[in-house]
Amino acid sequence: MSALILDGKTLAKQREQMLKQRVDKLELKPVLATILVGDDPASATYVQMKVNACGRVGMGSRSVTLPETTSTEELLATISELNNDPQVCGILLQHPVPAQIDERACFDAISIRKDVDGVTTQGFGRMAMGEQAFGSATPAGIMTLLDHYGIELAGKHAVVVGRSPILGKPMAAMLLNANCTVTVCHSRTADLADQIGRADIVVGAVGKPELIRAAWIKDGAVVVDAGYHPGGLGDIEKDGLESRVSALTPVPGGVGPMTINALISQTLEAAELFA
Ligand SMILES: Nc1nc(=O)c2c([nH]1)NC[C@@H]1CN(c3ccc(C(=O)N[C@@H](CCC(=O)O)C(=O)O)cc3)C=[N+]21
Repeated sequence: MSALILDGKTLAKQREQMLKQRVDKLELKPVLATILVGDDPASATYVQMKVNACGRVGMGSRSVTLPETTSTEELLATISELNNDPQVCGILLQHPVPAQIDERACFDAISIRKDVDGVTTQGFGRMAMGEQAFGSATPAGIMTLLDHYGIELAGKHAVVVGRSPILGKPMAAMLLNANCTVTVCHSRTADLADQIGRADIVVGAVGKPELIRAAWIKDGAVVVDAGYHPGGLGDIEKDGLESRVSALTPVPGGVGPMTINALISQTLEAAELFA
């Protein structure tokens, strides 16, 4: 057996074609506002990738860059301006922000209608309850990828490793809503190897290079890796997996491009729904 490769890079490209056609039908072009606080080069690269994706589908973007020393109040003021700007239909606040800032307060200041990255408490709650909401971009992109490849979810045991507010927690809720039996593991899980061994679907969302060992994963499982570390490593060790699992996401070229695609899809949806 050779695993089905869940090719997020190609799917994101295909979906951009469709998005572009929808954007072309709108009178006003949707604008995504991006906020980058500080000068972490990796964060700057990710934000630039999001801006570039907007350009490829014909959407506009507004890049706000704030200094490393920005206070919570200053960031809240920026968010408030963007909330009140009728040209802006989506707001992305790049995570993480510097330690002196109350990130949760800033995420929650984003208008629910403009929360196209799915980071607000209200958006999370609505998504978890199955109400209309924009999902957190990375798990939303993963769900689109699994759906595109026809991966069956109902009744499957999914093990999510990681419980962060914008990745592990919303991932677990989305898989639960898709009728998976969901186990959430994290840094304090005592028997991680045993938990992983019971998974039909494994999602690596811990942000630790190859924390999840290939040998723990059972034959035929579906392997989704949201990690991306220096040297091209994911959260999941891939040694020998391709010949014995049923499907896996490559790193890079799997989850990352789908994250960006979810963000721009939801920005367009916000424009169609609320503009
Ligand atoms: N509010 C917020 N929302 C986010 O969605 C968010 C965030 N903050 N902070 C940081 C993480 C990281 N992230 C990535 C998106 C795309 C790639 C991506 O496309 N990566 C390419 C490789 C890129 C390369 O070559 O460096 C790939 O996996 O194929 C990676 C990482 C979004 N994040």
